[in-house]
Amino acid sequence: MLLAIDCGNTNTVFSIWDGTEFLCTLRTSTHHSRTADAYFTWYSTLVKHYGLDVDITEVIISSTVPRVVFNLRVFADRFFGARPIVVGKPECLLPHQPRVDEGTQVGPDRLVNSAGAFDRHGGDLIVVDFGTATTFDVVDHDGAYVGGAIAPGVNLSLEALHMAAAALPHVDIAKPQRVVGTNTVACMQSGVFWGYVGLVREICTRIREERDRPMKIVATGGLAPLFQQNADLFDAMEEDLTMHGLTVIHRYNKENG
Ligand SMILES: Nc1ncnc2c1ncn2[C@@H]1O[C@H](COP(=O)(O)OP(=O)(O)O)[C@@H](O)[C@H]1O
Ligand SMILES: CC(C)(COP(=O)(O)O)[C@@H](O)C(=O)NCCC(=O)O
Ligand SMILES: [K+]
Repeated sequence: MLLAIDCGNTNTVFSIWDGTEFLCTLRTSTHHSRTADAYFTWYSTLVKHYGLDVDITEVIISSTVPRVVFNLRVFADRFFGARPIVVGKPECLLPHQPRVDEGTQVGPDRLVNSAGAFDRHGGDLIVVDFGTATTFDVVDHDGAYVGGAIAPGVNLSLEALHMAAAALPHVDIAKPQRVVGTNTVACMQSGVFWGYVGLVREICTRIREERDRPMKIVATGGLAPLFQQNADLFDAMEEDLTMHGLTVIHRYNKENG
């Protein structure tokens, strides 16, 4: 069985793939100091809790945090005897080569999202990932990642207000009832929530104009469900898109490696 690991700047997600479906999805915060033994203690406790009897033979990793990869490699080797495929490393094959400026590093999560979304929807896509940062990944007609946009994440924006302004508290994001807030928290939520709705709409509109063709918009990431309530922003919302992309890349490496 395959263990797929998606490590973002905020959260690390493990999913077990039996070749047909995900048996479970486990989530922890991302910390570069977490050791291989600590990963295993956490992982094995939860797998036992869910009553799963799984035999992991293969591991694939995508990480936007380079420092965590070392301990995840040790984890895979020590507990499963597996040599992981790490997306973005030269030995990891991609179904479609990105077309970007020479020498630039594309976030592995963006390559994985592109592969997952192309597999499900075909080409001409915009993938919006509401993670620590909000990323827009443009997938060409043939499945290649060809660039996009990076905006500060929703929680990051709220946190920046709190950090920079003495009178602004720590606030959790929520969809405000009204645009005109009548207290500080409501004003901050309005600014960030509705500001984000505008940001997503404007960037997607301009991408479509620039490329001069219809493009389907697929959303994913921790905060995507919050914005899906806002109806017409996306064509699809898929919480498992990154995990699906990892299985696509893993299969491609098995078949072509
Ligand atoms: N269910 C949720 N409700 C509210 N906030 C969430 C939820 N899941 C994730 N978040 C927040 O959304 C942001 C993005 O999360 P995530 O997609 O896991 O980020 P990353 O992939 O960059 O680690 C984080 O700030 C996280 O705290
Ligand atoms: C933009 C990101 C920080 C998003 O990461 P995340 O929010 O998933 O933690 C990540 O994709 C990254 O580090 N990218 C490198 C630069 C690029 O993709 O062009
Ligand atoms: K992500």
